[in-house]
Amino acid sequence: MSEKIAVVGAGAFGTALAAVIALTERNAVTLVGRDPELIADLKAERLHDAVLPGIALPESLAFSAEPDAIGDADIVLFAMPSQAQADAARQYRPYLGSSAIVVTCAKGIERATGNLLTDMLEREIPGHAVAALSGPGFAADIAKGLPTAMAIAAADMDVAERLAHAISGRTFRLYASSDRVGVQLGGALKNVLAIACGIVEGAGIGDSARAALIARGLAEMSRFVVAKGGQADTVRGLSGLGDLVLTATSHQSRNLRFGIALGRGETVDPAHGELVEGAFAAAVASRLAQSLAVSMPITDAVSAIIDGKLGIAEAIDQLMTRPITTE
Ligand SMILES: NC(=O)C1=CN([C@@H]2O[C@H](COP(=O)(O)OP(=O)(O)OC[C@H]3O[C@@H](n4cnc5c(N)ncnc54)[C@H](OP(=O)(O)O)[C@@H]3O)[C@@H](O)[C@H]2O)C=CC1
Ligand SMILES: O=C(CO)COP(=O)(O)O
Repeated sequence: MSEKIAVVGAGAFGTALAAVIALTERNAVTLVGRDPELIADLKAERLHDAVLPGIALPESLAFSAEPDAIGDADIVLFAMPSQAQADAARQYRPYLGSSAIVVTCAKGIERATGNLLTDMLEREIPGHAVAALSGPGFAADIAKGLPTAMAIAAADMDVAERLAHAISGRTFRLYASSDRVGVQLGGALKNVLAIACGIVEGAGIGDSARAALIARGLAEMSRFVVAKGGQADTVRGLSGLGDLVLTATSHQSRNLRFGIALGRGETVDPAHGELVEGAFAAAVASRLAQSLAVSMPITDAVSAIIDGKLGIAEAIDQLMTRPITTE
């Protein structure tokens, strides 16, 4: 079945997704950006060197800077940062076709409300099916056509399966899920844990400590997902374990690099410069965990370090001197 697909947000991930979906050739794909000059350049050059240097974009991919370009899309992917998704929803809502499925591709939690992005989208765009795409895959790898697999979750499994079939291609494979909570929280929380792993690397604390953070981080992610109504199995899948392993170990990860800078004692402001989703998710996840009485010591420590309330040595000491318990 061929679908009309619009990807909104012409950054690294939006451009990579639009490119890889356009390569399937059965779909008509449009990348919609808000900067007319950038969109004109992309159309002319078929390159987005600022975010995907040297990667040619397919001839079959269409571009538009007009919000009404999403009007006839069956599927609309929102690929802007998590804290910009509510604004974008309000901006694009008037142009959505009445049966369009909306997919959030961001990895985060709405800071102001603590809502999952799918809950926020249901609030801002009522009456549309809302799904979430998350999992391990750097934009550059996806756009280069390297093999990548992610999860796509919708409340209705039929919708998730339709999306998985529509979007998957020879190099980009989606697994359908009905666990929107687990898939989204996996993506949001792995960023926080990647910052923790970066801190360990930057401060020279050792690879053994990184492995401990990955395993214990996964345990706290599981507790949180289950408390929020998601499934522990999802956490062991692509969007939890898969993405955590990727971003906790690859220097391609902005969250890991941010953590490394913190670990080296550098001053970095996450509100400026490249996007570091985990720096926004840490505080809101820590706050939500407290309200749910879920223990998330690593997330709490990352949040406190970013806020300048805790030193790295102190954080390690706190984590290592917690009461001895079972695994
Ligand atoms: N990069 C990656 O490898 C991956 C990223 N993701 C997730 O995708 C999301 C986006 O990340 P990424 O693409 O890397 O970020 P980028 O910083 O590369 O791009 C963000 C894009 O969003 C656009 N944007 C910002 N606000 C709005 C808005 N209100 N309306 C429309 N467009 C807007 C920006 O436009 P402008 O330039 O005009 O500001 C920019 O083009 C994040 O949540 C990230 O975690 C997920 C998997 C992989
Ligand atoms: O989520 C990602 C890959 O799956 C991208 O990670 P960063 O945002 O840390 O670069």
